[in-house]
Amino acid sequence: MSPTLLLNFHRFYELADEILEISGGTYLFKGLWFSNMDMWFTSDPENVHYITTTNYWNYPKGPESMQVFDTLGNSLFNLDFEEWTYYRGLLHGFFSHQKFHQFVPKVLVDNVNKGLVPFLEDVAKQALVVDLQDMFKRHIYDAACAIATGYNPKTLSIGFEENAFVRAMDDACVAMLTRHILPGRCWKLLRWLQIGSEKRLSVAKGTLRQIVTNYMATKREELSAGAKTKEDEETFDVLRSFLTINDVNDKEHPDEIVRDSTIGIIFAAYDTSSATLSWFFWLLSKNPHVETKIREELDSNFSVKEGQNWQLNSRKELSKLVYLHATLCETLRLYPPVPLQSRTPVRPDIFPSGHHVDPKAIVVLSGYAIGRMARVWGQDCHEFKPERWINEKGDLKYERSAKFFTFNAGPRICPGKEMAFSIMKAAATTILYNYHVQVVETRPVTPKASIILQMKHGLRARICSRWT
Ligand code: HEM
Repeated sequence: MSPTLLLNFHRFYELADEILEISGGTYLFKGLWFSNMDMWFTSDPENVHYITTTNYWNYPKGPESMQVFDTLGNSLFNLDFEEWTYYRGLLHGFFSHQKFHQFVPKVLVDNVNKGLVPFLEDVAKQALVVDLQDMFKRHIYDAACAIATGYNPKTLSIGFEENAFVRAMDDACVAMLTRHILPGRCWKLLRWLQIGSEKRLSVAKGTLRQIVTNYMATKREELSAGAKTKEDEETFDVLRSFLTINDVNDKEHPDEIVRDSTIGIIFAAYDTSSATLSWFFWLLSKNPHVETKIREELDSNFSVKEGQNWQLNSRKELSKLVYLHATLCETLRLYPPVPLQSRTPVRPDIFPSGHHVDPKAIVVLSGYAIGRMARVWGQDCHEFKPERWINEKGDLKYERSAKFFTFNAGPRICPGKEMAFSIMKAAATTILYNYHVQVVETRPVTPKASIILQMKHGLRARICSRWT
């Protein structure tokens, strides 16, 4: 990695964005002479489309990525070629199963009404200041865990007790970004010596694996005992599917695949959606007119008696909320939870921008920079304007995924996009309809140096009921 980026580790994404804007969207960061680590950064949508879609097979994640992201082990994130095709198909099968379509909305509704709402009521009654980022992490972790394993750990409580999974994943995300930036030899030496972020990563990996291994053991016991209740019969979580549906050779899936896939799903769902909700509420605090417009939309869509709380009943009722959807898209454009993605070219190639790529270099696609480029989004690209997502007819405007790159593009596009919008809308609607959120900024709100774009110091806020 170049010395400039190394020295600016704390503002890694902003610096990469500035350099890409000046250089026209594609730039070669030369690695230190001993590091063998040249990196092509690009935020040019034509290159992004080419890499992720047109010439997709030349740009796998590669073996280096598997090493850097070893916390996610054999989950879909790290697989390539045939193995990826097989497990992507399997996940698609789970996600499109009729029972899964019934199970997920039930999880979402329960988690909001039995988890988030009682928590917010307590916070409002006690006039507490809470960290919204921590609150969203716990709330969405509970939902993600229920979807992935069938068990809701109910980690959202006023006491904010230690959440081992979330803590371990936070440590792992910081260490994984450090691995991107340090030459391979350096972080491998740190790993061997078991110091710094590498030491924390080893502990984190062990914790995550242990938590999910325990869920697997419990699930196996339950499955062998057979369904006891109607609820058991209706449950269709990812872990259950893995343990009950055999592979193409009619064999059980290897334990590591089941374990890592489960960790991968929880991570994919909770860290991304909770980061988005935190940025969303921070942006609303800076743009109160947007909050007013969302409230107007909620008022005109939901008929609730004056002075009473609105309660989420189904996922369907959220689909009418065009302006809320646009505001979430605008948040995701400016603060994509996965700001960078990397690929390793198999053969030498030439990008549509004319740059020659060597297989020795890593290709980095910067969703953070794409969302902030004037040549892509216009001169007002740094402004927070949900209206840019709505067309003249008042419908949502479609943007191609190489331009709105937040969910990736091409065959590896995020399979949880729809679910993510439902999770985020359910929480945002419940909060905005029933409560006032007053952000209390005691420290500057800046991104943390991590592979997920979280807030470095969290987001403290006071929450009051709108009706009392
Ligand atoms: C705001 C929320 C979300 C965002 C912005 C997001 C974004 C992304 C991105 C950028 C990738 C590609 C990452 C890479 O290849 O390096 C990805 C992959 C993935 N996402 Fe999401 N995601 C979100 C929510 C979810 C949810 C709720 C789920 C499912 C429960 C999910 C499941 C996955 C999976 C399984 C992959 C791996 C796909 C593959 O490699 O084929 N995501 N997501």
